[in-house]
Amino acid sequence: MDHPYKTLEIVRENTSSSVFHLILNRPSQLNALSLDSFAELPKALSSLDQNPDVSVIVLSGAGKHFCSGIDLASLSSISARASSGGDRGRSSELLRRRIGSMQAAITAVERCRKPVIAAVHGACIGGGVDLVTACDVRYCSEDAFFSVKEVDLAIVADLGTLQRLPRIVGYANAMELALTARRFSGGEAKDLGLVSRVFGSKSELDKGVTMIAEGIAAKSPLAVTGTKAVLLRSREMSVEQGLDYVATWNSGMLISDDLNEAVSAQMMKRQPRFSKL
Ligand SMILES: CC/C=C\C=C\CC(=O)SCCNC(=O)CCNC(=O)[C@H](O)C(C)(C)COP(=O)(O)OP(=O)(O)OC[C@H]1O[C@@H](n2cnc3c(N)ncnc32)[C@H](O)[C@@H]1OP(=O)(O)O
Repeated sequence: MDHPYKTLEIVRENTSSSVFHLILNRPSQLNALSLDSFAELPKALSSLDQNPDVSVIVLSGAGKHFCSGIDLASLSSISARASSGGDRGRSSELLRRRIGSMQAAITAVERCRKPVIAAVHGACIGGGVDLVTACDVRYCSEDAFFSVKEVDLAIVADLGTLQRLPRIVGYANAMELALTARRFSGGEAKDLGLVSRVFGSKSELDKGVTMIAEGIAAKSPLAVTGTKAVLLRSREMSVEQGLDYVATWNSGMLISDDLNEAVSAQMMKRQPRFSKL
């Protein structure tokens, strides 16, 4: 099989499964996010989104750690290019566009209609936190540790952590983590609500998350993608606006083959079978 990506690998759980693994695959750089990673992430997510065989995506990292943040060499090259002389306004505008496209690479996780579940082991630092906070659900193993590291590199985190983390762990916790850049454990991440569950080891994490993903993959794809879309959109809405939005959504998509199939399966005490999306 072709491997179209330099920094990522896509692996199907098995030939009859609709769970696909998107793996950060630069283990000798601890899956640091390079310029190639930022270019490849949206392409990979878009291809998974458009592939009808895919229902759920599990995001993980190859090797010792999930992700050591932005590749420090890429960071230096970005900052060198931005300060390499010429017109300051134009350099700044170029840097703004570069940051915008890196932000879009992370936001591609949210833009993917299918649920993306993060399975974190080892380090999840800086850009790694940007990435997992854009995921729909997060799990980790006991050896996992996290750090919103940017202030230590004299950076205001700019790829989504400052916007998404407060919505997950609350404003005060996000502020404390981002200002101190301190490491926190998987256990603390669970207490904060950043991860839903801590597994005893990386192999238990892989097994457990795959089982959860298979469970979601067995449900109505219309209901699953609709739930992701409505929850994400509701973040920016009042309860009243959110209710209005979901009423419109369901008026378009509630009456489906999936509804009939789910109701018959429930009544006949059998597993439902849904067609692909
Ligand atoms: C426009 C700006 C946009 C985005 C900005 C994002 C900001 C961030 O992401 S801030 C966070 C940046 N990352 C870091 O500061 C992490 C640095 N790394 C570490 O702290 C540690 O490596 C570790 C992740 C805690 C793991 O420690 P350990 O298991 O002991 O491994 P090491 O021996 O330290 O590292 C092995 C090997 O990997 C290289 N490496 C580690 N991190 C990076 C990285 N982020 N970029 C590039 N390379 C990295 C490290 O240098 C080692 O290389 P050798 O060649 O083997 O020495």
